[in-house]
Amino acid sequence: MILMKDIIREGNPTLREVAKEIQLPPTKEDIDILNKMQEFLENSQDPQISEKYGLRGGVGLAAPQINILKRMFAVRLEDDNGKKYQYSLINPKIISHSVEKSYLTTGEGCLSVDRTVPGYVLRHARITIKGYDIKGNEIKLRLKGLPAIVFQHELDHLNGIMFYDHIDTNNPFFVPEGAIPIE
Ligand SMILES: OCN(O)CCCc1ccccc1
Ligand code: NI
Repeated sequence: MILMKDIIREGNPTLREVAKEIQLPPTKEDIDILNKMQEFLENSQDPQISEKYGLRGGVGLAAPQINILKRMFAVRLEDDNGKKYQYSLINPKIISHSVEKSYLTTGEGCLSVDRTVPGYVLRHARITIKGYDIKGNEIKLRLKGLPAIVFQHELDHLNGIMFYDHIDTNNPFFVPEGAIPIE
């Protein structure tokens, strides 16, 4: 199982690399990696298991965070309508997005960042993302709200981008006209 020791932290140059697309259909090894990433998210969200193994709760994990420079990430979350999102995405691409921005009013964190970085992370409010599942089938998702934020955070990791790269250091809590706050 993936433990916190397997998650690389800021300062590790891998976090600033651009990950590579993988060949489809995914190999058994790629599928195993994605399943282990999903298992980590599930464990990190389980009160007993996370306590027992000292896991930080996570709603997403990108392969570069476990030092694997492949374009794949796992997401496991529930939106505020109780809709569940559990996806392991391969070679994801945003194929369209809103002009409108949104942001988490709590700011963002990252399993690879052992500190709090205050400030709003402005992201596309709505995205259409395309990728492949572990069977090699194409998936197309239209996302808004928290899911849209989380998928963009994970996709950033595949391009060597950290959430705080988006924070305006001169005015971290600046909110542009029309940006949608997500509580
Ligand atoms: O890369 C995933 N990871 O660092 C876990 C945190 C995920 C996450 C946290 C806040 C907003 C969006 C995504
Ligand atoms: Ni992260």
